[in-house]
Amino acid sequence: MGTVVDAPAVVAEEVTENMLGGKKVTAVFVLGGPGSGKGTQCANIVEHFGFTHLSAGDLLRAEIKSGSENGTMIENMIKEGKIVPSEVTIKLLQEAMIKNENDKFLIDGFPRNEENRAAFENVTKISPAFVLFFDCSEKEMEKRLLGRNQGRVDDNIETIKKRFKTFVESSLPVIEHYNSRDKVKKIDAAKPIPEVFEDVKTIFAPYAPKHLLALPFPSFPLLSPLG
Ligand SMILES: Nc1ncnc2c1ncn2[C@@H]1O[C@H](COP(=O)(O)OP(=O)(O)O)[C@@H](O)[C@H]1O
Ligand SMILES: Nc1ccn([C@@H]2O[C@H](COP(=O)(O)OP(=O)(O)O)[C@@H](O)[C@H]2O)c(=O)n1
Ligand SMILES: [Mg+2]
Repeated sequence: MGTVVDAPAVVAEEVTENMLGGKKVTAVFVLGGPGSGKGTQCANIVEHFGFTHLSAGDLLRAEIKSGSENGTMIENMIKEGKIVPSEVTIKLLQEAMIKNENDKFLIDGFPRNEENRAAFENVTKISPAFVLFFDCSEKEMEKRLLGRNQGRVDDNIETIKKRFKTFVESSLPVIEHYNSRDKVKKIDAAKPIPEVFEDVKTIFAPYAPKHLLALPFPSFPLLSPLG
């Protein structure tokens, strides 16, 4: 009996939550220390699972390049390994999600602190389907960042140390927040790229494009040795 009475409330929640610009979106937060491999694996997920990749760091770097009035502030924060105020980052993420026709997004490098997290929930009303957490030692991440060679102003040893400190002090508590709500899927990110992606694939299997899940009946003769 109870379920019948409760049903309308559940339906009402489903239609109001995670709605953005008229569409219902699936958002996965991709978190992990600097150099843990978030961007690398997001590219693989885009290719295999049809998500759109939105890197908060990339959006902030594009904002600097565009000559925005916030550019100097953002650049200084990035050089210091500090976290840009959420109103700036959320506006960029929200615009990107509305502009894009897709309804499945990987939000890479966000939320990076409690302020990011709470403001995103309040402003967008989107809660993540889950949080993908790339777990890697600082030693390995430092090696990767120093070898990244993308000409980034923050991939130098002095800024790297500051970014690690910010990660431990501000970002790990966000991961803990979601972990206590059973939303975190942790990956051993110290392994080679293809091995990490094997683990990622297992997690994303429920999001596999439908046409890859089952071949239509007429395809079977093509697979047969007699065909
Ligand atoms: N599993 C891995 N093993 C070794 N190197 C990796 C691995 N994943 C990524 N890298 C390399 O490490 C650097 C940082 O990776 P990136 O994806 O940019 O990390 P993040 O976005 O988390 O900072 C890049 O040069 C990338 O090619
Ligand atoms: N949510 C975010 C994400 C990035 N950033 C800034 O952008 C920098 C680079 O972020 P990134 O995600 O590109 O860095 P990686 O973790 O990929 O190395 C961070 O160190 C922050 O200074 C931010 O302020 N807020
Ligand atoms: Mg990155």
